[in-house]
Amino acid sequence: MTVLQCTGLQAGYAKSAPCVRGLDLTVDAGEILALVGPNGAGKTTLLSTLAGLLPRLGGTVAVESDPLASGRPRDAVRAGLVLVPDDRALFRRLSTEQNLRLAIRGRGNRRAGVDRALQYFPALESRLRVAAGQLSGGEQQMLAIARALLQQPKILLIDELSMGLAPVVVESILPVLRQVAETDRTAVVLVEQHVRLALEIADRAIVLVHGEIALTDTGAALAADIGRVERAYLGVGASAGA
Ligand SMILES: Nc1ncnc2c1ncn2[C@@H]1O[C@H](COP(=O)(O)OP(=O)(O)OP(=O)(O)O)[C@@H](O)[C@H]1O
Repeated sequence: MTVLQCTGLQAGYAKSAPCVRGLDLTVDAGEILALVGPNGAGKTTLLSTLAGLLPRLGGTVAVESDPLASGRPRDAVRAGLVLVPDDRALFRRLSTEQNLRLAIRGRGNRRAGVDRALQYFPALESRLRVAAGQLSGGEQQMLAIARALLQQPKILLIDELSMGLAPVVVESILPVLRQVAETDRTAVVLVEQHVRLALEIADRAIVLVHGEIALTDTGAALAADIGRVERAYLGVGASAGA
């Protein structure tokens, strides 16, 4: 089932020079989609626009066929689009537990919510009373993802999943994403600089170059022929696949 559909999406900072140009995209429930591409390709701009933080320059976005208004972050969250931004956007002076409780506000029992977050990321249990700003980079990313998951997203958008994190930390986060995709049927769209890592976890990947889809195929197919991805990055000889 399609949960997210974009048609002719134009995004960016000036109508005369969109960074994302006429993007058509669908994402299914339970699917993990990786967005990769060179610096400046428009990946962050795309996620910010989907999350309503940037107004669209054109095109449509729909969640489960319901059209989403442009530039309305609260509407986006209500519709089920939740972003983990690259700066994690935590309340740095509040404790881990307070950050979690804020995410649960209005969504049921707070203690149960904190417990659910700890099931995703048991490493946070001993850090509940620590200010978010004092957590390690990995713990901050876990907290940011846990907080997003407590908002019960239909589509979880994660910008720069592994940025600044040790591989062992990333390896502890990936199974959680797989679990929410498989068990809760949450769609996960992640922007990732580390291409091999992205292809390892993604059902499908898109190489975005100059705001357009230069290549798309299953993660497995692209991982098996990384040269296709490299050529797409360089803008040579790439053709859109399955
Ligand atoms: N606030 C802004 N105002 C104007 N232009 C911007 C702004 N933020 C980004 N851009 C420009 O928009 C284009 C797309 O940037 P974006 O950050 O979306 O790319 P990206 O694919 O996420 O790259 P990176 O991996 O470097 O973050 C770039 O040319 C960038 O310089």
